[in-house]
Amino acid sequence: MGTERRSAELRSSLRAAPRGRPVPSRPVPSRLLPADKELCRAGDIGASLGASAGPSLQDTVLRSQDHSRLLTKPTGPAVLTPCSPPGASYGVLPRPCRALVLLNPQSGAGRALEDFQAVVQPMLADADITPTVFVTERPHHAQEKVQDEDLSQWDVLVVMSGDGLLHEVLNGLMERPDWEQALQTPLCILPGGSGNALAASINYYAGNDHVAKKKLLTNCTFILCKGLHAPMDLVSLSTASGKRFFSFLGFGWGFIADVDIDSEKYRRLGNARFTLGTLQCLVRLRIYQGRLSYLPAAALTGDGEPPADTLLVPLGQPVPPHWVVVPEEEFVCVYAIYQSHLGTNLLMAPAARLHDGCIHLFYVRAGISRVALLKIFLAMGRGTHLELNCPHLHCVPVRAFRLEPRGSAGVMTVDGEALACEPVQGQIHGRMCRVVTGS
Ligand SMILES: Nc1ncnc2c1ncn2[C@@H]1O[C@H](COP(=O)(O)OP(=O)(O)OP(=O)(O)O)[C@@H](O)[C@H]1O
Repeated sequence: MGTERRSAELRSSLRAAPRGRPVPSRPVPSRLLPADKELCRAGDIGASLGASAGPSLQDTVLRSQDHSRLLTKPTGPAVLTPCSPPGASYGVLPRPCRALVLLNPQSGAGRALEDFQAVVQPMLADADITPTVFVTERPHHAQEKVQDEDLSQWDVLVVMSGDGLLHEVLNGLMERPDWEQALQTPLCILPGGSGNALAASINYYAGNDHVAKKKLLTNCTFILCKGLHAPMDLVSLSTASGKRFFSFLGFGWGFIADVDIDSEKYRRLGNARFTLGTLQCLVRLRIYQGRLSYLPAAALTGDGEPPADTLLVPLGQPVPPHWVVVPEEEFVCVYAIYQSHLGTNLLMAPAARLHDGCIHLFYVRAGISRVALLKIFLAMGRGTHLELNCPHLHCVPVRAFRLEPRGSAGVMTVDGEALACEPVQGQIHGRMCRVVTGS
């Protein structure tokens, strides 16, 4: 599709979108991005739109009414079956649209602010979306910001960063007394980090070709410009020491968690940090001991009432009898993922969708060779790792899981952020928040 046609398509899509209230004057956040008129030229917008490959708004809304097609995987072989049909309620952002953009200037290779100005800002101007940019100055800054924010000022909360900042924003919203209402404000991720797993997943759900870096940013901005939003499942995670988190992406222990955290020092390499980290962790391959239990997805007929963890019993008690306890207690890796992508180039759960009601629980038993493990990660680039039929690799769709590591050495991750190693359990909460999506 040519650049002009794509640009015309965006404009006609936006004309069809419902219009909201006019933008009131509002207080300026701690650091407001200066408007850069130079970057708002129409020619830049056309060039940006030409790089995107998403469907039109009209196509997307039509598809949102056709649930069977929504479950059709865009590319690659099917390896998992989504667990519950989505009776989804889709919405469209109003125009003009007021966007609070939470931007971490340190994320990824440290180019989020420049990329926002060069790529995102011109496209938003064309789409009648007015961004107010809040540049974070330290960890937890975004979390604190959304805890107290008057959300009636905003039509969408945009996170321009990696998955870690969205994790903060989500948990900040969950700490509010009006969390249920707060979660109705659509969230949007624009990739500025090194992993960008949710951005890559949303690009994939939209049926777009696999892309990275600026092309992924352009695709995700195009999706924001079209403004469709849909429910997203969350997972609550509780630990033996009494912490509770909400997670949109995944929980990890063992090899993948170690790669994630050990490669932090190579953040400036962008996504390549994970390749380097994987090779390093392969060299000193470790075994992790513990007990893994889960509630299979098929064993349950309805969702619990969020945010109460109705599927779980306290960590001090044995898991309920209808749970499965994995007989082996030595693992190379356990990873519970609820989106398709583990990183831009890792299609871990090809059948996962925003609101499929499933945790896709992967585990690799000890005894796997380094070569076999490397093959799994190489195949994950195309999402074909389960076709290898590796006897050590298991994948099961579940509603809840518990992991009880033997000992406290090592690290766990939630949405890519480090967590002390301790007993943890989690359960799915279907359709708890809303996210801007292409389909
Ligand atoms: N101004 C800042 N300076 C330093 N750290 C920050 C700042 N703002 C946010 N952070 C912290 O940086 C951490 C990492 O951010 P984020 O996950 O968004 O980027 P990333 O790690 O590069 O991306 P990814 O998660 O995709 O790998 C978050 O835990 C967040 O708390």
